[in-house]
Amino acid sequence: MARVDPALAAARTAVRADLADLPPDATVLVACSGGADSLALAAVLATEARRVARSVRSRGHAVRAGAVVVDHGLVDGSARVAERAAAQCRDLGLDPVVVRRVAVAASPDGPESAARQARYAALDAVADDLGATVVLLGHTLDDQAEQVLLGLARGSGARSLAGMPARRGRYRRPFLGLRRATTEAVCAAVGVEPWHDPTNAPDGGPLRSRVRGHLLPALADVLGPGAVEALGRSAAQLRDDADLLDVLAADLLARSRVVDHDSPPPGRTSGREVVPRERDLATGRATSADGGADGGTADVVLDVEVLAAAPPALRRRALRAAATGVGCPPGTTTARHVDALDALVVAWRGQGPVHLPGDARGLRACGRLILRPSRTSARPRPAPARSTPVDQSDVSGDLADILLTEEQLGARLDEMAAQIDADYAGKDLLLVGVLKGAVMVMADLSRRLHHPVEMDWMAVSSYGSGTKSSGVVRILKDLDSDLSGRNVLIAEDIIDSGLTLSWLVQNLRSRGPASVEIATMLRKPDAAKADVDVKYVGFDIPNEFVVGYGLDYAEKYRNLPFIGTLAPHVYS
Ligand SMILES: O=P(O)(O)OC[C@H]1O[C@H](OP(=O)(O)OP(=O)(O)O)[C@H](O)[C@@H]1O
Ligand SMILES: Nc1nc2[nH]cnc2c(=O)[nH]1
Repeated sequence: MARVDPALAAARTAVRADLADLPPDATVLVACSGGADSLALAAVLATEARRVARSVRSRGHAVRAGAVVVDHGLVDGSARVAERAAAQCRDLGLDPVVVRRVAVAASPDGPESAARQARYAALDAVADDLGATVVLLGHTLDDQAEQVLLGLARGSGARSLAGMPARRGRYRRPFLGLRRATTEAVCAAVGVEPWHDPTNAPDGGPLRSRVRGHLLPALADVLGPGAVEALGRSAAQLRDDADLLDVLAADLLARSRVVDHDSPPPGRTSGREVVPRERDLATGRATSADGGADGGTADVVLDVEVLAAAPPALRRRALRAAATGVGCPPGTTTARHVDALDALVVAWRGQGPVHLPGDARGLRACGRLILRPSRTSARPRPAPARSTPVDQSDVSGDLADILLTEEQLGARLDEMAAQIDADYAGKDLLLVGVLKGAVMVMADLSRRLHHPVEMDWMAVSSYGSGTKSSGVVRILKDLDSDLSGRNVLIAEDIIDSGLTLSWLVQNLRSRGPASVEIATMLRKPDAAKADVDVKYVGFDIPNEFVVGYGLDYAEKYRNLPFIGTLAPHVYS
């Protein structure tokens, strides 16, 4: 009898066990990049589906097995790689096989995170379209070990060190107990040639690739060959611990929650504590002490005594969950935020509000910890619908319409300045204005900051007198300041193709600053040609040539107090 390859046998056993609970008519998809892990998974899924289909005693798991290939479009030739992977899946007998091209938007969390988000959105959409109950992912024990090491290097807690779960929702990872060498052996055994992603090269690639290429082999050298398995076991144990702690923390959060928080608890008032919110008598809705209205989500109000009596491991988890509950985007509440919230509970000395991601805040008042959602979103706004007729000046005939009024620009600058004040509290800050367009933003933004700042100017140009970037950036005037060790915030009017700013950020970073960030009034996501990480964006606008508020066409229109689009007859 022919001997089954041991790698193939192990892979089949893993997939069979993972699918055993599915009803016979379930549709299972494999997410396939064409790399060894997912290609091996595709091959084994196809074999398993055939085996079940052949079996007259077919019971228990899926026979409809397909594949999804996501083309992230991030590197040249990605469409070819995706089509090759899809063809391999079809040759293996999977059906249907769907290729989805996604647009990876710029994200403040970096390109890997943006690609991940786009990938899962595409996988979900295809799974919904095809009615698939399960999507299989090819992550292996080596991926898990890398995940744990990356978490350790970030100083993460148990939840993060627990790595990837074997199952979450419709996603399953049958190979999480197998080594990467096994998936490579499976590909060899079934005769499929995996694609080797050049961005995974151990040197110079993303951090994960360097961990894979250098750190894991070094660990195995020093600690012995079982290091990867040991990291996987730690992850599994920490997952159990984290699951239990999350349940207990949810209970603590529920117990500490104050439902009606209008009146302080008896005998607990302090002159130093912030005045609690009052109710808007007309609507019955709560309003902030400073008069603003909620952004649609309610405060989370917690009893400080209940929280303080709880063990730190539960209290810190409860605080993190409460922050997520008021709109802090998942994964953005850092240990530093939790420390500051925790200090409001256990180290109270009258300190001010804690600024949280998503423009939420935590503050203490009358024995309560109040987590307050953003009244105004910190995220860039899509430009509002335009309706204002143009009748403001003698250039009105040159303008098609007004995109953003003076009032809208001012209101958004208020929000951006508040966020910048919070983010740079206690730090030195050098504002760098990019001449000429950023003159208005620089002047109006800096005057709204409470933070002491220095200002410097640089003049660069890539547009000349046209409406398209030449792509060649020239320094017309350099900075006067030395940037060594400084926190630099570039103030800009617009990021269009991103060519100017990606060049400028690189140029300023080479001068040894502590940090370089960007605040821009406008950004055109549909025009992006270069990836630029932008921390503060006023408005995301459509891909049209705009003028006003510092922006010119052939040096005209800069002094308009609003932003409008130019009528095509002016430049055509
Ligand atoms: O994202 P990009 O496509 O590179 O475009 C953005 C650049 O274009 C504008 O400057 P411009 O070159 O028009 O000079 P100016 O500021 O003097 O008007 C703007 O101030 C940015 O610096
Ligand atoms: N005036 C103007 N300058 C730009 N520079 C880059 N994009 C634009 C734009 O839309 N308008």
